[in-house]
Amino acid sequence: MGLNVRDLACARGGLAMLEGVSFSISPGAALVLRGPNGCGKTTLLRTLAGLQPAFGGEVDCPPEAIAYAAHADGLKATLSVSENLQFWAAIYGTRDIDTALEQMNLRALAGRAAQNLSAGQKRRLGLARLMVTGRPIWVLDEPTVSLDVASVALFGDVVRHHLASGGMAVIATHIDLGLPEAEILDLSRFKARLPEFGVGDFNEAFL
Ligand SMILES: Nc1ncnc2c1ncn2[C@@H]1O[C@H](COP(=O)(O)OP(=O)(O)OP(=O)(O)O)[C@@H](O)[C@H]1O
Repeated sequence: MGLNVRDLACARGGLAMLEGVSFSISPGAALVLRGPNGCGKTTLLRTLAGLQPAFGGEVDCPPEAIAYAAHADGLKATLSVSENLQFWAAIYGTRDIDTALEQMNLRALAGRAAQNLSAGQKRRLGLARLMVTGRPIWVLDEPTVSLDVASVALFGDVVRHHLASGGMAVIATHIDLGLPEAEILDLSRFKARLPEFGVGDFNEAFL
């Protein structure tokens, strides 16, 4: 099972954003999405994750194969680090939270409430959630925001381990994650042609 995207078109706020996006990922492979701010990376990831319908084209993979990590970490503020992971493990029907605690360097913080974590620690916990989903396709939107250099390297290792065990990843990022094996897709090439009527230079600045 892989992720196959054919001729995908995505819209945001009712405006066409991307069109003609096609790619395939097989088990063990990663795709890094690049492109300037506002070009539609988040829009594409949300469409892959099933949070918004495609405007056209196809995403061929079962929705339950995907784990999505958005800009927001989705943590339960009053639950501890362990309790957050146990909560997500229960949602996804898995059991092991120890690997995630260990690999995301959260063991020493296991008993601390999520609301009392630093920004980077919250991000590590948000990413640790991916590991307890048991899902093969990780769809990640700027996963390294707030992470220090050591944590970026830690996360790179986690992604590599996921790929080595047959997982897949689609990652929007502006930084080098240290995944030389990943393919790069620049989304600027897929910018949807704007309707001629009513969209001049002024309006385009907001698209
Ligand atoms: N809820 C919304 N309604 C209307 N337009 C939106 C909405 N959310 C985002 N947009 C617009 O859609 C376009 C694409 O946004 P998107 O978040 O997909 O870009 P991005 O490539 O992920 O950017 P960045 O690198 O800054 O994260 C932007 O021009 C943005 O202003």
